[in-house]
Amino acid sequence: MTNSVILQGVSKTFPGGFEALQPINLTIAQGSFTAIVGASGCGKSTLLRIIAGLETRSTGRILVDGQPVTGPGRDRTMVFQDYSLYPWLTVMENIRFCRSLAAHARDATDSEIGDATRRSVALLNLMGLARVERAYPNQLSGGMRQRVAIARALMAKPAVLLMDEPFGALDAQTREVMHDLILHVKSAERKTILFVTHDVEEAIYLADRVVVMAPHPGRIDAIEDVPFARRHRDLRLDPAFLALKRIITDRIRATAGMSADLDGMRSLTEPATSHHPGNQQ
Ligand SMILES: Nc1ncnc2c1ncn2[C@@H]1O[C@H](COP(=O)(O)OP(=O)(O)OP(=O)(O)O)[C@@H](O)[C@H]1O
Repeated sequence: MTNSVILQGVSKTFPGGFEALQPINLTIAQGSFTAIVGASGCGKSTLLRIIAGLETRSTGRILVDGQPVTGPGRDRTMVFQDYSLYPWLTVMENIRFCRSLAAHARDATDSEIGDATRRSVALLNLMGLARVERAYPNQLSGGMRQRVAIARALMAKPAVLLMDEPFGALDAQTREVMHDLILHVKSAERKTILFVTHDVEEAIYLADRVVVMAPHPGRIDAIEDVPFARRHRDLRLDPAFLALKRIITDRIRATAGMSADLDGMRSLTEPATSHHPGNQQ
């Protein structure tokens, strides 16, 4: 399998000497879905921003499709939690915004403009946005706004889609719809996806591989392969799914210094004479 993203010794120390990331080595296969989870402050967003070229790294190098990353580029686009749409533009205009700027800046040919139009219409349909093409962001639900943000990120045909807690602000039901949509997008567009989330269940449902990071300083603690061939609603209740969720959750708690075993806490908070089904008198 071809590798899409290669991180070699990528570290980050912020000005002032705060070591946010110890050297990270990670290889991500083309067309794969990698989720990054970990306790708050372990450097998930910093790592994603460095890959996007939005943050400088202190050491190491990054290759995307064999090319060194030296800054932001159209081969990597990012989707954030807060949609970041332009409120004065319609859905279609938001999707086409960067392309329109680029076309304007270098006098695009009719054929390039035609390609961009076809692409934006295809994305509008892929993301289920055709009905709201002329709506403005404030007329849309959070889920619909995030569909627009994803369509906009896909417009440039990036090799890698970077997603930082993209569904973090959505309600549980909308998140589930978005999960299936993003998996559909991944196979339709054959994208490599890197996805940061706090939600272990979301990570396992979406990803082929879950990278577990640890804090103080940020580093990779473990990498878990996700063995499920097919995603479906009941997968989240599958014993193997729940067992993997438990393994990852326990690791995150352990790296954050939280006990995975709550029994000790219960014994402190429950009254000594608490009732249990078998001992009622
Ligand atoms: N510009 C900055 N200057 C100094 N420290 C920073 C800066 N940006 C982030 N940090 C610190 O680096 C560490 C990693 O931050 P980061 O946001 O990457 O963590 P995270 O794992 O994404 O956290 P969360 O899950 O809470 O979003 C944190 O301790 C944070 O305070």
